[in-house]
Amino acid sequence: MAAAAFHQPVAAVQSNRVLNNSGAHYEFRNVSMRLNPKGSKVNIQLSRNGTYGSGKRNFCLIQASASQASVVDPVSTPLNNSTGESKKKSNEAALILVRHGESLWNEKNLFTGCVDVPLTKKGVEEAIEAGKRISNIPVDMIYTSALIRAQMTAMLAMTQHRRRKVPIVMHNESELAKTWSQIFSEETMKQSIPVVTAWQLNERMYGELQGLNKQETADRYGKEQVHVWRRSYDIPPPNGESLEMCAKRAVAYFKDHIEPQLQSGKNVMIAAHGNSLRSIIMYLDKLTSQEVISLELSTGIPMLYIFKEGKFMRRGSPVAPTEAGVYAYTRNLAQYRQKLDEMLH
Ligand SMILES: O=C(O)[C@H](O)COP(=O)(O)O
Repeated sequence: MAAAAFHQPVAAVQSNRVLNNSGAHYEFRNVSMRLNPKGSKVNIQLSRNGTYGSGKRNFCLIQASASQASVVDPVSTPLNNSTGESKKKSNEAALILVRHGESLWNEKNLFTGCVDVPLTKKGVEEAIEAGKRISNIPVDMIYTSALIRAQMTAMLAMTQHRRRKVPIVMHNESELAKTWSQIFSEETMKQSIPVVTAWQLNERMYGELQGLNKQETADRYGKEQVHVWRRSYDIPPPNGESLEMCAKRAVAYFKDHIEPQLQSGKNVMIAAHGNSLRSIIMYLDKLTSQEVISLELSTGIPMLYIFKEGKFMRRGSPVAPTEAGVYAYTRNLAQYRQKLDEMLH
């Protein structure tokens, strides 16, 4: 059933067709978005290069490439005026979520939380790869956490974007910072993408586990205990934040600051963290506190939502929120899950 929708590889896949294929998990690799000349509709173009799996755990791998699909370059559509700015009248907006690429402490298997650690070389590559996958989707606003690994990911991803707009970090921490970072050219402003950094999108604070090795912690306190700290919804690690606590600030920020941008038709990218994004996805997909436990996010894999008429519609994620599973199924994630399983059993 899921495969049926993707048997039309080049045609625009209508949102409800994708969503109606219950039971399917799928990952989007590259999606192109085009506003039609009247600016009233967004077409998402996907093409399929393979499906596998059966029964409840049916995965579709979707890959669109310039050679396969009629990928529309938004830069060259008639919509665009001389400044490259799209005149979008549609009330639809795209929301891209991406977990930062691998950090130096992910590599060392250390609890990181709010410690501000940069990306590894692999993380840099993952961020660039993420950028390639979303390079055709116009981005109007970027939100990142206050942490460098999310900011690096957003910036590196944008180096791949076809529009070549310049992401510019907003400095609103003081009046002076605001004044000193002003831009005095309207034209230059149009070629820029504001990047808003917010601590509320930070990774959940891991308390006294920060800096500890995950394996050594499991050996010391027991696998079950560590699993509770890492994946329960409302039990915090010692002096840290539970997912519930993290969700409180991340989702409030999303509702207060990001949703209004989407409502006004702006396409938004959020580069953040495993747990701040899990809590935002929990809100978007109305997952229960039980369902969110089995949600794992891979590093550097963008996920796409369409915001339309006040509702969020998933793209490149499981169709049914009741399905336990992953939103971005990759080899990396499979390895990660395997390690986790080995650690816990
Ligand atoms: O903070 C960390 O250590 C990781 O980014 C997320 O860790 P987790 O998989 O234990 O939630």
